[in-house]
Parts: sequence; C-alpha cells; structure tokens
Amino acid sequence: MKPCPFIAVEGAIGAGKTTLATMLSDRFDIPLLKEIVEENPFLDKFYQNIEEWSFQLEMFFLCNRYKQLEDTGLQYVSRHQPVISDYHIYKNLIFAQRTLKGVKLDKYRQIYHLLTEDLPKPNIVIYIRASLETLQKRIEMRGRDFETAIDPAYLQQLIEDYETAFAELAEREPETTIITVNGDEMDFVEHPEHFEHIVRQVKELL
Ligand SMILES: Nc1ncnc2c1ncn2[C@@H]1O[C@H](COP(=O)(O)OP(=O)(O)OP(=O)(O)O)[C@@H](O)[C@H]1O
Ligand SMILES: Nc1nc(=O)c2ncn([C@H]3C[C@H](O)[C@@H](CO)O3)c2[nH]1
Repeated sequence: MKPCPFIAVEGAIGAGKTTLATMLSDRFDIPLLKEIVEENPFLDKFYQNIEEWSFQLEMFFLCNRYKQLEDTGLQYVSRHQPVISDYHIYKNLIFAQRTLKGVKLDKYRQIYHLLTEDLPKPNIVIYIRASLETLQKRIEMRGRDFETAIDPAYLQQLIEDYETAFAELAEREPETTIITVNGDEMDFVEHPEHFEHIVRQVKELL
C-alpha cells in the first residue's frame, strides 16, 4: 500500500506555491495547510533592514510552522489522512542560512533541529524552480507593499540556495519523492494543460 500523501509545495518567493497548492487541494479534495502572511509583524521591518530583524523573523516563522505542523501531525498524518501544504519546514533553514550569521545562526540551527526532529515530514515535495525574472514579475503582480523593498540580489541568492538545498534534500531523503516543476515554462494558471501535466504526475503517486 502506498503511504498516505503529505504533499508540500516549495520554491523561492513568489514561485507560485500557494497558487499551485490551492489548485491541487481543490482537484484532489485534500485539505490545504496555508501559511499565514498578513499577520506577520516582522516582515515589513525585515525587508527594510534584514540584519536588524532577521533573528526575530526567522524565529517567528519557525515557531508558527512548528505549531501548524504539530497540529497537522495530530489531525491528519497520524490518522492517515492526506494533506497538502504551501511550504516545507526545511525552508526555514534555507532562509535562515542566508539571513543569519555567527552565533545567531548557530543558535538558530540548534533550535531548528530540536524542534523539527519529530515533526511529520512530507513524502511528496513539489519544487517550483523559477528564474529571477519570473519571480520578480509574480511578486510585482501580487503587489504586496512590503515586498517592493526586496533586493534582486537577495532573491537571486535565494534561488541558488533553493537549488543547493533541494539537491541536498534529494540525497539525504531518497524516500521523499521530489517533483520539479519548471516555473518559467509551466504556467499552470494560464494554461490548463500545464496544470493537468502536474496533476498526472501527482496522481501516479497517490
Ligand atoms: N504559474 C503561474 N503563472 C502565472 N502567474 C502565477 C503563477 N503562479 C503564481 N502566479 C501568480 O504569482 C503571484 C505569486 O503567487 P503565489 O502567491 O502563489 O506565490 P508563493 O510562492 O506562494 O509566494 P510566497 O513565497 O510569497 O509565499 C500571484 O499573484 C499568483 O496569482
Ligand atoms: N526570511 C524569511 N524566512 C522565512 O522562513 C520565510 N518564509 C517566507 N518568507 C517571506 C517570503 C515572502 O515575502 C513572504 C511570504 O511567503 O514571507 C520568509 N522570509
């Protein structure tokens, strides 16, 4: 018997995670676990001054996701019920390794490993890989005020960090199925056939 699906959609900022996760949740009738962005008190300040606010922001994301995934474990995974989320907890480490340095990064890493070691892990990860140009276009189209301050160099670094992190994940967790979506070419919003292609890939795993 195939394991009960816990699907996570990942990719750098604006790649289309929430959009794709929502579409898949509707199509497969699987509950959606969505990141709450609007109530984050640090994001605005963070984009104005990354060095000053990074530790608070990374800890805030970590604690929120910890709570959400702890609940998910109890509500879905341990009851063998499928679930889909628009993030993987691993993104915390990807971002923190870019935004934190020295002692703070060391402390963060310890807390991250302590908190995440017994959290439920997705067994299917959809990784949307997209270029700087595509991400900038989508971030602009979405029009969140605080994201106008995102430095293109930061975004480009994140794209590269995601590439490295996903190569490491594939090696470390061969039991996790990673579906890579080319976000520059696959426009699952405008082209239904692109969405159907992803649906078929997921269906084979269910
Ligand atoms: N494949 C796509 N084609 C065209 N537009 C898209 C596509 N995917 C997402 N969009 C649009 O791009 C914007 C960003 O998408 P979305 O919010 O899903 O990204 P995200 O990866 O969840 O972002 P974040 O990293 O901030 O959580 C939205 O306006 C969305 O409608
Ligand atoms: N620094 C940092 N660490 C994270 O874990 C993290 N997760 C998401 N984000 C940013 C991207 C979008 O602007 C916005 C919504 O996803 O929040 C993060 N930023």
